[in-house]
Amino acid sequence: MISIRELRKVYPTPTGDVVALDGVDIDVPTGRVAGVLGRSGAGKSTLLRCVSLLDRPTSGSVLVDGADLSGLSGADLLAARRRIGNVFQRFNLLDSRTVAGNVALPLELAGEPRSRRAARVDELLELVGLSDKKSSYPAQLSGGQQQRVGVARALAARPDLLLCDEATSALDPETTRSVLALLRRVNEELGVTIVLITHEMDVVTTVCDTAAILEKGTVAASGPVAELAATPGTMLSDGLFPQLGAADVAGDGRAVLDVSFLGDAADRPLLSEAIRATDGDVTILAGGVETVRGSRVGRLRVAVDTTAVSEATKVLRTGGARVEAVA
Ligand SMILES: Nc1ncnc2c1ncn2[C@@H]1O[C@H](COP(=O)(O)OP(=O)(O)OP(=O)(O)O)[C@@H](O)[C@H]1O
Repeated sequence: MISIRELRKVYPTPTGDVVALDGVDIDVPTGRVAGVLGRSGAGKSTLLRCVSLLDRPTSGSVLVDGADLSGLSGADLLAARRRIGNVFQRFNLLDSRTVAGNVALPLELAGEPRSRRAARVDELLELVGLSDKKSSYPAQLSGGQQQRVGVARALAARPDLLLCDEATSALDPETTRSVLALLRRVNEELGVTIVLITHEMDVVTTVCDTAAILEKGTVAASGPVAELAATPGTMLSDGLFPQLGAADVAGDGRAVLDVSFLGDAADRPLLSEAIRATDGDVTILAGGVETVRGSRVGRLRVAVDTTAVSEATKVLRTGGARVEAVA
């Protein structure tokens, strides 16, 4: 388990302090894929630099299985860094080295003998589907292939944790999907814990088990991805159901409710139950149902007669839905 606790990072600048992280708490269970989602300037890169031990937090801690990494220095710091692989947005491959040479680099730095390096490189290129590109140079590869080399290189020294910094932001949607599928396979087959920072909601809904939504250096919401998707007001839910934000909230004298449901609740005829129980009309103003990480998630905006609001709310909540009055 990676536990980020009360993490604060302040950059002193000539014009005053910039608080990039302001008390961030995130838990990433071992063996899971966790996303950190946020807009530009939210503090994602700063957070990743603190977790990858490339930068020191101003205060707070990064605990891995209970051990505090944020205070390490010297040989201990180097050893801890070797347990972490990094995948970058711009791939960061060495143009002068072949694909095999790039993947071998972390092994060379770790002092691995040449014979063992060659076998490990072959194994990694097989894993990422680039065995036939072993002798190619980065300039001869597509963006998606370069990122696969980036993933192979990050895995070379058998890290426990893979940190991905906007790993698919430079790729087209189809290539993004294939790189995300590769990361999922790495997680499932090798058991590597993955933390992925991104401004792209789709990346989180496609590949992450849990997510933290970062806003202005603080965690606005966190939890299992399907739960966040079903929570109105989170960047993930509002991004997934934009029609709710655009919907007219005027209920023509009737009450307007936002109803969200997840998993089993999504499979029940909740609206029929509400209509039967209240003997009133329920009008759908806007809504949608999506499948997120295997769970059905729905959000509806409905108008109900004011006299039926409390009974309808009770029935919907009893059925497992979340209900909020909008107007
Ligand atoms: N070295 C620095 N010195 C001063 N301020 C910094 C420094 N690095 C980051 N910041 C500030 O900290 C805040 C968070 O920046 P950060 O790069 O972590 O955000 P981000 O979410 O990764 O954004 P983006 O998606 O645009 O990369 C921003 O206000 C940024 O201007």
